[in-house]
Amino acid sequence: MPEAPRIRNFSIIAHIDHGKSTLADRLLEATGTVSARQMKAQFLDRMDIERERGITIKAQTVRLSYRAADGEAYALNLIDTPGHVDFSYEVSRSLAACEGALLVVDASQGVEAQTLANVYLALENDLEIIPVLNKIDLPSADPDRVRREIEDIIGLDASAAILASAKEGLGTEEILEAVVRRIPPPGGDPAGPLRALIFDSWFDSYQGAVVLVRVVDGAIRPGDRIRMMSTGQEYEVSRVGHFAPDAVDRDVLGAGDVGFLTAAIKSVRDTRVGDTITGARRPASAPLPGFRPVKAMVFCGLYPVDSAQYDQLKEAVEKLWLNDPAFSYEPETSSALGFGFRCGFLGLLHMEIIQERLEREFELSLISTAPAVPYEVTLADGTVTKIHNPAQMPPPDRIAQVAEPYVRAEIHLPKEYVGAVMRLCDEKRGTQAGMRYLTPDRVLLTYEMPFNEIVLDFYDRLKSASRGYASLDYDFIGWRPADLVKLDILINRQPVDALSVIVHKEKAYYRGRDLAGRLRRVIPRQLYEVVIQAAVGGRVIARERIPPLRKDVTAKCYGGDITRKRKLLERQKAGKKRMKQVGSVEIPQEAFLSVLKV
Ligand SMILES: Nc1nc2c(ncn2[C@@H]2O[C@H](COP(=O)(O)OP(=O)(O)OP(=O)(O)O)[C@@H](O)[C@H]2O)c(=O)[nH]1
Repeated sequence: MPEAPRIRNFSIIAHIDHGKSTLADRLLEATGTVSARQMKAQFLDRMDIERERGITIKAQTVRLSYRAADGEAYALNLIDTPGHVDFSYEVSRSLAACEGALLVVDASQGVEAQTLANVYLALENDLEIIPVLNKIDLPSADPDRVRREIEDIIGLDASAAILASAKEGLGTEEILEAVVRRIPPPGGDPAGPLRALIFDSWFDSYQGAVVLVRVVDGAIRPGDRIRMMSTGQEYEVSRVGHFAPDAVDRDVLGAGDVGFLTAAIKSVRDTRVGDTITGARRPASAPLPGFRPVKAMVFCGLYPVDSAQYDQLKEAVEKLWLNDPAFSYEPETSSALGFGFRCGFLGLLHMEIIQERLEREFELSLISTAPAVPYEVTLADGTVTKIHNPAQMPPPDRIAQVAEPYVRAEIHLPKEYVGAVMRLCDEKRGTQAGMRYLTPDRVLLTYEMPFNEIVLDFYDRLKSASRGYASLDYDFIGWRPADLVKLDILINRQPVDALSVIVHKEKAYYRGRDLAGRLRRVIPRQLYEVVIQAAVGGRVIARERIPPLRKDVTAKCYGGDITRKRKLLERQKAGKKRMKQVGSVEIPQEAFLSVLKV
């Protein structure tokens, strides 16, 4: 007998800070999966970095055992999803593993663009959606307004929305009953050839990759030979089981079930999210739909501050690469920064997370160059190449065309900020593709714009243009030709490759002047005069000068207290940590990132 009928697979969709993790904690407590005493705040956010940032990066799945009001015992698999636009592919695969979702909306805030994007993903996957209005304990909660918003904006019937306060534990029981009654049991063919969807995986140093799967057809048992359908690689299953929240071993994972498997898989790269696992002896004829290899869209150079740390950095990026299929790297040499790596990321948040891990877990001190998008360059002879580093841009006379990645951006905002945000989008080379009043007060703006502008500073600018009320979501829509040029920076007449940027021709003059001015402010005075120049195709378009340092910094301490002098020198040394000697000039980390501020 398959155990499928009593299983419910669901996830929680919520905008950042609307209370997803807090609600998950309450569900774990209410089902006795974790006692209140064991409960570390926000159990599902496993990594340190996540907890500090308060966002869920890595999906984690938990099985809740629940005795429902109908007297039956249910296994409720709660699949946690990442909550940031960088990770929307992972979200879509996690949702593909479910039959239903709780849509958690902060009753004092309302529906946000990011919530919408994930709701659409859920609807595409035919999930049953149960609206939950959270934070009703807040005096500013307005459940009626938010209910209307859910109906008007998303088109979901919200009359049966559950009122909840995850903080105070209100509505938890009602949510569990709704999961059992409203979310359909999983389908699938228990006797068919194995097909299991990979929706998450991570590395364990003892067991190799731990893979989270949703079994669609067939079953998986320890000892089975399995095959990854995208690569054809085969493994023998060592363990299967589920998390509750610690690992519980099982004899079998059957059709409809969600759980983990291990199979001495050496790296997480071999377990691609969205791939289908099948049986090696009786393989399925076709994989499950929706697999898409992930593509890095933001690149930056990472260099050790102390070149003696190069080998350590190499080891660290190799380790991270094995664990994160979305992260890529290749060795890179910069005449300014020496030996390092050009690394690729899904987006800016992904980049920050990796940099932070390199510095924290591997105790490295790094200089990073400004993040840049890839460009597609067609040379005069017709060959097409992708470049991931502005310094690789061929000279203008060899280029026929440069194309840059475009996104469709959806911006959701109160109507009073529409004017300011439209001006911002125009400035960012956006073309308006739509504008819709979702309610008399809320507007959805759609723009097509260069991804480069988003990487630059769009998000911060959007937040300030809308006093924090606008939210952003985007999708890649392809490559479009543009009039782009390389802006070079020369310091004491030496080009510093790591400071090169690709900019729109019309903005080159302004950006060049701005960047040179910014560098003058962040590069400390040195013993010599420092001249900063910005140039396009060899023509200097801006020039700044840093006068030489005249006084000894410790001079004013002479005759005074020796410890004060030592302190001053110590402080100078600490300040040097993030400096890189380029020619005769010391350049601080900030300089490399100043390109990002416009
Ligand atoms: N007043 C009130 N605050 C709540 C409630 N639920 C959550 N919060 C608070 O809202 C904040 C965000 O809650 P989280 O559970 O971390 O939100 P989240 O949606 O998981 O956020 P991400 O992990 O960033 O996606 C925290 O400070 C919670 O304490 C609630 O019902 N009432």
